[in-house]
Amino acid sequence: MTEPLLEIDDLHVHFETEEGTVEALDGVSITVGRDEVVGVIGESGCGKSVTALSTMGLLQSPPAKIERGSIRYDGQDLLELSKSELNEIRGDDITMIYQDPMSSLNPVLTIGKQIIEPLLAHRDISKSEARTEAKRMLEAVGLADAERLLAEYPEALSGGMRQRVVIAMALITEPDLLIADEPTTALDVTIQAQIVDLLRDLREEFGMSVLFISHDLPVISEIADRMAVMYAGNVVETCAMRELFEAPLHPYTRKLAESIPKVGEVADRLPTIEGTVPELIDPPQGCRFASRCPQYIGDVCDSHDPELAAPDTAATTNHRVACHLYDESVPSSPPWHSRDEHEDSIRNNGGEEA
Ligand SMILES: Nc1ncnc2c1ncn2[C@@H]1O[C@H](COP(=O)(O)OP(=O)(O)OP(=O)(O)O)[C@@H](O)[C@H]1O
Repeated sequence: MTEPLLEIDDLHVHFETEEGTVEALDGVSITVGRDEVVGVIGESGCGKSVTALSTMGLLQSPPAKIERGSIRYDGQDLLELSKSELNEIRGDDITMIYQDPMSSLNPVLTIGKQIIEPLLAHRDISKSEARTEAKRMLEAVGLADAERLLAEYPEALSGGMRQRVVIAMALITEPDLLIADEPTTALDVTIQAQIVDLLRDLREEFGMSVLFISHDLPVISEIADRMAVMYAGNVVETCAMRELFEAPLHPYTRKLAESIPKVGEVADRLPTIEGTVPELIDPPQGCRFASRCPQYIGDVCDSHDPELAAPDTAATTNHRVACHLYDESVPSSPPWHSRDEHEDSIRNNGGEEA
């Protein structure tokens, strides 16, 4: 990893709802180095967007409350900044692209007005200089006839073009950190691939760091250098992209890696992960993946929350996993058994664990 630019450390976020407190983030730590692309992957409801919105200072409070933790950007804790200090960074040094391009575009304003606005807000330049810059950026994201586009309204554009405009808006201030939250999910597959290629090229061209959020491992694998795998409000594994495919450690990561279709495989025969992400109101004690884990090793999984730590087996020092399988202090008797075997062994021993 390069020198850290963004360091999210032990972030705990709760939402107060009528049904109870949703413990959405339970000590999330993710670091993004300079010029590095970190992919964040996990099923729906794992806390990817809440992590992104916390970093942007865009969580609505109430109901959201940051209980604990820090988000350091270039050495300063964003959670300690005043609103105006945060506004100077947000939209300039750190920008974000959302899943649905229409949610970032105002339908009643021209593309020109919308793309120029962040520049005028953050730079001391004239309108005509901003306009020239806007045209340059529209061309950089692969949009032809930029002059005409500046006068168009969003509804005149296709979904792929809109997302290119949104990317241009996010990059026009040449941010050091781009947060992309499912930027291709709303697009069809061909356009998805084009947008990922574009982001990869722009990242090289502008030399920025990217936090790239997706629930789609093939998409993320096209762009990320390193991965953070999230499950039910925790980061359960971080490693280089290559290691995620070659040596995934956490049982959840292994399931995700297995779920990628091999060439020629029929999509409907893909392995799926049985069960669902647990409720985050009064979540289970111990490992939140225990009830679905094929390598469940017993009470320790239900009673102790595994720490994200370097396992002995890691090929590089940057590999971290939160699983008791890799914790030497946990008394265990390999080979590991599955949850079914574990329950069988309890039954066969008259309720006593074998
Ligand atoms: N405003 C809110 N009020 C209550 N709970 C919320 C709120 N926003 C998010 N949550 C909860 O926080 C948890 C994390 O949600 P989040 O949107 O970050 O998941 P995600 O991984 O981004 O999912 P997706 O891929 O579907 O966007 C979920 O349990 C979600 O229900």
